[in-house]
Amino acid sequence: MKIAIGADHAGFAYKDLIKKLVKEIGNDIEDFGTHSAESVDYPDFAHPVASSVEKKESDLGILICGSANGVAMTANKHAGIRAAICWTAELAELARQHNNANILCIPARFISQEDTKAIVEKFLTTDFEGGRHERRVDKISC
Ligand SMILES: O=C(CO)[C@H](O)[C@H](O)[C@H](O)COP(=O)(O)O
Repeated sequence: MKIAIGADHAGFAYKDLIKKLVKEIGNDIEDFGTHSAESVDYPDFAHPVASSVEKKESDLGILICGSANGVAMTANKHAGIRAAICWTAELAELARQHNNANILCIPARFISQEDTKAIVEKFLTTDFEGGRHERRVDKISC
């Protein structure tokens, strides 16, 4: 798969470790920045990631900021985007299985690097279950 990734300054420290894991799992990645710890505005990085997934130029997206709220609010403004804030691997699994989430939002200031890796791996390796969940997901955008 091709994964789009983006972070603000609060998520920058986790972006490289996530990129390394994403490649280890066998995916391609496009990094939309930011590329330093200098203070920036999260919408400037969340919108390009959401657009890439929305246009199907990327299969899934990963966004990282301090609480994940800002990047999730931004990404979910895009039609067809289902961005989920996940702070445990189980939440990431359910976001894929039940909600067909296509963007994972990581709260970097509130979880460890180890938890982050487990969350990302679960998100990228779990499929949507469809069935009753597909009926519900279809209603999100109506
Ligand atoms: O949108 C956010 C808050 O919910 C993100 O967590 C940002 O990373 C955060 O607002 C950045 O805060 P800072 O004080 O400017 O570093």
